[in-house]
Amino acid sequence: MTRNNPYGIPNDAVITIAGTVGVGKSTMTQALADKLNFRTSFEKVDGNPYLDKFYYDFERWSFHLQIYFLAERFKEQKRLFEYGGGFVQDRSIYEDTGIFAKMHREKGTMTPTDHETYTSLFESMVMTPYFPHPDLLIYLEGSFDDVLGRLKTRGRKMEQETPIEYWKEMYDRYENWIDDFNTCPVMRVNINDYDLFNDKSSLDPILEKMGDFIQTKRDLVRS
Ligand SMILES: Nc1ncnc2c1ncn2[C@@H]1O[C@H](COP(=O)(O)OP(=O)(O)O)[C@@H](O)[C@H]1O
Ligand SMILES: Nc1ncnc2c1ncn2[C@H]1C[C@H](O)[C@@H](COP(=O)(O)O)O1
Repeated sequence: MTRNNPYGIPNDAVITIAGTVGVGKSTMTQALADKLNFRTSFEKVDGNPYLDKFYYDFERWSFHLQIYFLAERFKEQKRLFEYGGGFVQDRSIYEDTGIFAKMHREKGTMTPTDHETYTSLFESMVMTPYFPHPDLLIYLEGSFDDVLGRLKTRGRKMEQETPIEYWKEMYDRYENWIDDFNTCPVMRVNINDYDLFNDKSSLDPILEKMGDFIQTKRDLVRS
């Protein structure tokens, strides 16, 4: 497999960045793609027809939003496949069901019927041998206070106006979810271990570790 980077990361790799809202996924996605000369796949926030409405009425819009995100992520998956990889993806498809849909179902802001419909669609589309999983999921983690600080700095109005309990619930769910996640290899990165704004070279040790992770996994598959 050819490599066009000094980190041993194959140029057809697909790397997905996971973590709670505001932790720094989009910023990391862009920084890694710049370093690796990879394409990016961002989730649709601007122009999302449901997101804003959802934050002001979870019950009314949670199902619509999940279906919308599922369709968008599936379209992106197709694009990744058509290009033959070489992508960094902002948020994994697994978080939609493992965090968001589950949380709204359990909090009563998505009906059991809607959740069942969504889950069966998700499973028939994603959890099949025909759906390629990423080579590596990078899980960004940090303290709740740091994440909240970043959410505030970013300043999306609907997120600012959402009660802090929502973000805490999500933060705790993420911590539990990642401990059990095993659909693809996971590498945890603490947000205090790099500084994208003042020292881009702080990404280098992370990139080297990513290369080792991906190589080890591919060697295992080959043997
Ligand atoms: N490494 C970093 N150091 C300091 N601030 C960061 C860093 N990464 C992201 N941020 C800031 O945190 C906020 C949320 O980042 P973002 O990448 O949009 O998070 P996410 O995509 O996980 O929601 C933004 O204001 C961004 O500029
Ligand atoms: N599946 C989802 N359900 C509800 N809300 C979601 C889902 N995926 C993303 N979101 C929200 C959370 C944020 O407000 C924006 C963008 O996420 P971010 O973590 O900032 O990239 O969409």
